[in-house]
Amino acid sequence: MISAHRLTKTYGARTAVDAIDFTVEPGRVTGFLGPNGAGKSTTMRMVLGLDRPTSGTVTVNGRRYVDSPAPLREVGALLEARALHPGRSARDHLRWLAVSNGIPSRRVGEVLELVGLTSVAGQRVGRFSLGMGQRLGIAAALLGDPPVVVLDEPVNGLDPEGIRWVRTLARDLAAEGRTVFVSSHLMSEMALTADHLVVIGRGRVLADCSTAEFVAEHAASHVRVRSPQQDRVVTLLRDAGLDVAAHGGELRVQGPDAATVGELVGSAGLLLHELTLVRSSLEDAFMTLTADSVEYAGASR
Ligand SMILES: Nc1ncnc2c1ncn2[C@@H]1O[C@H](COP(=O)(O)OP(=O)(O)OP(=O)(O)O)[C@@H](O)[C@H]1O
Repeated sequence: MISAHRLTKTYGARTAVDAIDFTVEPGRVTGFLGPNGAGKSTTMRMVLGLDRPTSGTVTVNGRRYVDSPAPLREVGALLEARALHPGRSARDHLRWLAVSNGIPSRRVGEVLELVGLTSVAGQRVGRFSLGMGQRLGIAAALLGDPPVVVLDEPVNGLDPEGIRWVRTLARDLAAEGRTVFVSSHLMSEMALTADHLVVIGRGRVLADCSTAEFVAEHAASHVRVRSPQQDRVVTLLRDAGLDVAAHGGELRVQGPDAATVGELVGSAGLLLHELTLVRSSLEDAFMTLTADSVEYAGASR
């Protein structure tokens, strides 16, 4: 489990992470979401002891990462901009990591297999594509068979097959009982991967809830109705106390589910040509939630 308590990081006058509290529980994937510059990488670096908190604490399984006697066996991490020796092969890179962390070298073959790099294990990593580099980073993260896995933007630069692979891997690791903490700026991707979400903007926690709760609360919905007797339907629904707006040939009814609207219209003997529950996309919900905390917003908004 990862536990942050009033975790804060300032760089000069800029507060990158502002007294945040959150926990990342084992057995589920926790998505760490926020727009660019929200403080995700800074937070993850503090989890891993690569940055010192200005104040507050963050612990992994009850102690600071730097106090762990065998960090790679405790926490596996994929960070952005991973420094690799370009002339080294993937296998040698992992062997070097294993040896320097007291991990048996047979584990190298296992993780290469796990991430699908066995056939290119002898190639120099300097020639790896972005996706292969990400897979190698994930192999390194899993080398110590750690109970806690931290992945910073693991799907960046991956093709759809690679994205699906990371999603399945994260879910499998969580199903094995591990603590899995994955950052992303893509709401729709996280909705498919994460069981729980911690959303941050400008260094503050904006939401900390299950993905299902987030969807129910933030992805607004309405019922789209088309009828050749539109005016009568509008009157009927308004008389029933519903919020109805006409948009050209369609009606948007806020609030109720499609069944409620259908039953009202049907019991009045009116005709329906369409009755659809429309959810606004999660990406829209995320943009709305974080709108005030986007650091570099496009001028066209
Ligand atoms: N070493 C540093 N010195 C000064 N400012 C920094 C440093 N590292 C991060 N920041 C600032 O802290 C804020 C949070 O950055 P961080 O990289 O943690 O965000 P992020 O959510 O990971 O964003 P991204 O998705 O763009 O990586 C930003 O405003 C960034 O400019």
